[in-house]
Amino acid sequence: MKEMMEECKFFFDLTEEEKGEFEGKHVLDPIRSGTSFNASVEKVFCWRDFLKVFVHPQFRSPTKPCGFREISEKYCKRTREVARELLKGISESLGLEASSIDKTLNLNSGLQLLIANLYPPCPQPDLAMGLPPHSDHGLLTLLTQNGIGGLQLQHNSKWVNVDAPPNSFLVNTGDHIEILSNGKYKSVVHRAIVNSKSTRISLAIANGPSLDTVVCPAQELIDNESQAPAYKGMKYIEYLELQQSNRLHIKSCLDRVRMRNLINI
Ligand SMILES: O=C(O)CCC(=O)C(=O)O
Ligand SMILES: [Fe+2]
Repeated sequence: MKEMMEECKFFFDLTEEEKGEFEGKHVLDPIRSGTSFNASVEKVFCWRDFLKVFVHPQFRSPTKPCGFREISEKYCKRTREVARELLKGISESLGLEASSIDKTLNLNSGLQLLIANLYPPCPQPDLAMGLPPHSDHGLLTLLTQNGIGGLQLQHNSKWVNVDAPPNSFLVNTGDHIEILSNGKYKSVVHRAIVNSKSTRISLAIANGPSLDTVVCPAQELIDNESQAPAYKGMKYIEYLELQQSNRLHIKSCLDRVRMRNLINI
């Protein structure tokens, strides 16, 4: 974990020219580095630089810094195992077989993304945002940070600071767990604030279904509990494209697949 965080720091320390090599434009570019979230649709930019790398089903890595490939390959493999174990527990907690989510969402070829975020000190932190309120796509995101706080979770309409112990993972539930569980699990709304003193680095490993999987509420949950599906099915790849082509805003993407309540007339 420590080595991975160091490699992320080394990446952000590269010259603009070196990082420019990875300046991808499209959500499906396997290696993408840039500023804010989606500068082409935002009026106000986030106080953030990022690196996003597709690390599964095909492993990719920037060529610099030189240790990045080896360390990130190990780190991503192990975190993927942790996520898959946790998803077995979540399957069981929903009354499904332990392997149900793994099988239904084709996790053998599931998408895993490494997202490193850099939030430099900001002279006016009250006027800026590192990342605006949002929920993550995918199933589970494993988050770590370089010892500097800044992550907040929305709980009962209030923002709660996350004081994560050193060397710990914070596990965030993503939109596709909410969809699959037909709303039994909710994806967590979170944001990153900035500070005027220290550089913050966070590392998010997002674990999702395979890109061509259509994610919809699990059939067993609908059958067993005679519950109407609360979300429409959508291919994971289409969901990613939808989220990336818009401004990052709370659960605006999930709202696009949510069934509207039918009003009896
Ligand atoms: O910086 C953080 O703690 C949050 C990062 C995050 O939410 C993300 O990368 O999706
Ligand atoms: Fe996030």
